Amino acid sequence: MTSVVDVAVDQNGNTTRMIFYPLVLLASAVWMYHRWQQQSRMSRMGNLLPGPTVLPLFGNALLALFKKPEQFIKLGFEYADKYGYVVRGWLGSKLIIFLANPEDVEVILNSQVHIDKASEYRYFEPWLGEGLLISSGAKWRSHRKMIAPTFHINILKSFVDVFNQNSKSVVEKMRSEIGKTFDVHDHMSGVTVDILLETAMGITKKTQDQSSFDYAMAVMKMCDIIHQRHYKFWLRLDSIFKFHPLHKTQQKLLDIIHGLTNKVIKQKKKIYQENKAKGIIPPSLQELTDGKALNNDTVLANNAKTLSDTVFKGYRDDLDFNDENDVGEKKRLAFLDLMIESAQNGTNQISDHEIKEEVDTIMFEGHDTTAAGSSFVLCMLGLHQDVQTRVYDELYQIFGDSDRPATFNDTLQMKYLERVILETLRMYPPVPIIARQLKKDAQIVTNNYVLPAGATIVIATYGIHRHPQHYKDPDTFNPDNFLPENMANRHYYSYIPFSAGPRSCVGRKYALLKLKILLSTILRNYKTISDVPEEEFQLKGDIILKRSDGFRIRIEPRVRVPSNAA
Ligand code: HEM
Repeated sequence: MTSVVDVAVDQNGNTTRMIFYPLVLLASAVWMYHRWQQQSRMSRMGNLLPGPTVLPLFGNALLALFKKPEQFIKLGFEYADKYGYVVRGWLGSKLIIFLANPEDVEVILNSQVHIDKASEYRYFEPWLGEGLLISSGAKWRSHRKMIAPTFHINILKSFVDVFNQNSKSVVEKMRSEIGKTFDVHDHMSGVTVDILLETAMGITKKTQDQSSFDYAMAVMKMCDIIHQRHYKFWLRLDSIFKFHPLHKTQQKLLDIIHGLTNKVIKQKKKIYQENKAKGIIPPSLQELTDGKALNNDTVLANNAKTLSDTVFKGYRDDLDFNDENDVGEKKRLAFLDLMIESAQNGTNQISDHEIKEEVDTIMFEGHDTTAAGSSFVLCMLGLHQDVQTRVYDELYQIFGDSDRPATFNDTLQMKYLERVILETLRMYPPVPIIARQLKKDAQIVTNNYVLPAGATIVIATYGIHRHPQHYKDPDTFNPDNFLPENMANRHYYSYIPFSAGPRSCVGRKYALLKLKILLSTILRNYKTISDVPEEEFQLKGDIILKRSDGFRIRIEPRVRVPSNAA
């Protein structure tokens, strides 16, 4: 007969078996998985690199858990101090290698092989499809070849009027902020989208309607959703994101964005065909860039180079080769017009769908980056009044007290402002990291380490730009860092705000020209003052570097006299 005690023992035994054995099984599975990970090729090679202790299953993922974007930058510097400028981390079985040594970075960025983007870029896919930013292989190569010439300096010069008109209009909008503390990023974001609508899609102020306003808003909100997917861990998983309210919002925003891009492409194609039937054919890209369609207005000498041309000459990319026939200003065509034209005249094989992807890509890349860059410049000048005075004096020398718009030639004279822009992009690079996926092993310079195929490489631009070996006092704002004598012995890859090599930013020259016109127009009209010291900037290091505390400044109307006369 079974006693009460026997039953209790039996039940306990059952419970133990039910809990204990599955636990042992789970632990063994985790251990075997860990051993398998350890022995795999990537693991063996990855674990030869310095980095924090690895936990079974999680790797180093727990170190990033519940960290806010603003904490990542600090963490990065702590690890660089502890492990040096090559640090590995494991996100589960995913190997991530952080590089902050210019020689190592050059190996990756200057290569024609390591050009594939990391899987994190996939959040852009529903919006940008296979546009230039995320595509790879043959598609990327042929589109890059087609798009780089549309950023030829001659095309950019034709945008000077658009930059001026929109800069003037943001100056007017900012008038209502006089005497207040406000977030200047809101204004910079708005004006950047307006300029892009015109230069990328040919939607002028006159032709702007409700749909272009909705589009501008949707572009800004989409950027925000993508940011959130990067730093909110759970939203990274498509299976969770699909059920999140943000997914629905994203769908609506994409309908607006793609709706307008499709509509404009259709209209432009129709107009092109109607014009063609009437014998009106716009100048081809070739004609625009080689000077055949010249209006004969401002003819510039080939040696009219800017400081940036010198700064970036170390990694000459297709943008430099494009400009060899620099001849002058001419008829304005938006990037979209140029793409339609070259598709229609048979120069390039590109479908309407692909054109849409590229226009959307330019709208994204050209918007958030320059909005952040210009906002940081205005904050830094607000903090460094002596530097702002020098910038203003330079502008006064060029423009006196006149209100005339800037010409392309004027921008060549803005040498100190250019140094200020470059220095700001050094300290606050709008794209603080770049990520690549290695398809083949890569040997770097540091300790001749071999980085295994399959690893994700994160290039820590922010860290490189604050490397004491390359910048004497890296945390001090000093535009003289870009004086020729101070640049002479610096490694080219120690300054990469626009990335470098074959996948460098195609919009670099566009961005610098636009920044000069926009910022000079604002500074000719206002003095900026910033009350928040740099130590209190709350940096948010996700895709685009921003301040989570807002880019708060005050402005005062400018009395147009040089500083020594004030
Ligand atoms: C201050 C402003 C800007 C900065 C700091 C910047 C920075 C960058 C960086 C770092 C990359 C490489 C990204 C990567 O490899 O993940 C990039 C790529 C790109 N940028 Fe910019 N950018 C700026 C403005 C612009 C503008 C104004 C445009 C267009 C109007 C533009 C268009 C592009 C495109 C299309 C790519 C992809 C190029 C390729 O992969 O071949 N960018 N940019």
